[in-house]
Amino acid sequence: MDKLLSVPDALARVLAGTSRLGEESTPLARARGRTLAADLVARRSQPPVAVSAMDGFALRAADLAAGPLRVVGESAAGHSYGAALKPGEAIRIFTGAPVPEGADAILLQEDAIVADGALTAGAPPGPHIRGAGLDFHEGAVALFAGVRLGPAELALAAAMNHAAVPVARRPRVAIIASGDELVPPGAEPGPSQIISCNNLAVAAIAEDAGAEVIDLGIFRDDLAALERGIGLAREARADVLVTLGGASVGDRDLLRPALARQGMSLDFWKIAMRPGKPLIHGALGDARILGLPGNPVASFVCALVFLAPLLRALQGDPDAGAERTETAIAGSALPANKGRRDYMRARLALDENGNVVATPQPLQDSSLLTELAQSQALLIREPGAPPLASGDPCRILRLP
Ligand SMILES: Nc1nc2c(c(=O)[nH]1)N[C@H]1C(S)=C(S)[C@@H](COP(=O)(O)OP(=O)(O)OC[C@H]3O[C@@H](n4cnc5c(N)ncnc54)[C@H](O)[C@@H]3O)O[C@H]1N2
Ligand code: MOO
Repeated sequence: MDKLLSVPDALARVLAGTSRLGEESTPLARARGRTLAADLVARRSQPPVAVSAMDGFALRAADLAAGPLRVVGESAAGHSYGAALKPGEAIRIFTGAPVPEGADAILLQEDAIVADGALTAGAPPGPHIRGAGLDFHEGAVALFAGVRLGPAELALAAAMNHAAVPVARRPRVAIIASGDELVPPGAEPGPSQIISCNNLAVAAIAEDAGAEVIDLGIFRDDLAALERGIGLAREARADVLVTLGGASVGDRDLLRPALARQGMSLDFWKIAMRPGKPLIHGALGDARILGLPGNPVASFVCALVFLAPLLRALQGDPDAGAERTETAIAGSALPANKGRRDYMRARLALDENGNVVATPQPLQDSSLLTELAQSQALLIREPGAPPLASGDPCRILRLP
């Protein structure tokens, strides 16, 4: 038997030659989950001037030490005092308000004693001043091309005064499911039919990775139907066509021949992975093809391990292929692993020292969705790994 392609080699081939698809501008309010297409430069400094970090009084510390100060005015957020502090003066100040020139300290309101306009202190003042540009300076790059815009990045882009941002075009992912046994959820299945579910998981993984998904539905196990599905994906100008099922060696596993008849150049088929051995990768015109195996957990794991990084790469993420595994402690013993990298569904818990313990589910059949939904991670075992004892370190990939 041919030596199967390793998972890292397969991923490298899936990511080879990928670059950002294109760029567009989007209002910041709709940019969540999008990927920056260019470095973002601060349009102003934050804070623009020195401001107080506390409610209290702005003053010169040396003046306060010398005797009572006269309270001569006020500075509130958005309203500066408008003059420099003269010797012997203090002003009332609020959090976020500009600190007048000449002031070098803030006396907390809790520590201030004011009588007849004269200010003395029950405790020493503190710096409590945020210098101009403490957060970022005008002209500085604070967000870099390739970064995914989550809540923190959106807030930072807004603070830098960007109302719209350049983002990578979302990759279009077309999904076609294949199988005479499949009907959509809610349909009345025949006695030997099942509900198509892989498309939903794969669509969710693709959307989480920033893609726009076009689910083209279920196609029968015949060449003409499958070729029609592939044609629809091309008409939809899919950047990535994901097929589900029909990837293996059975007489009815017709996706490879259907894709070949439509002109796919095959890169690889079958990799050293469990679940997920019969994975197809190729290209058809400008579109990438990922043919995921039909077993629900196999399609799920392949989508996490190959489709999500591909979609990140097509949005210009420089870390698209980065290893996202963590170390944990095995919660049970496992025998030596055979020739494929194994992704085992596992439950996570914390031990009394706060270490993450990953306990593989007792059944690992790739059809079992219940165990998938009850797992928080995949415990990864390399090909040929020796037996693992309970308490040994292991690698895990957290599930979304
Ligand atoms: N003789 C061999 N048989 C199989 C091999 C092999 O190497 N030699 N590989 C096995 C492995 S590993 C996998 S994984 C499966 C993959 O097969 P296919 O990609 O051809 O998938 P199907 O045969 O179409 O379906 C497998 C299984 O999954 C169910 N399925 C398919 N699509 C969906 C969907 N959209 N939603 C829910 N469930 C789906 C389908 O009903 C089957 O039960 O092949 C092994 N066989
Ligand atoms: O990829 Mo298959 O799921 O190992 O059964």
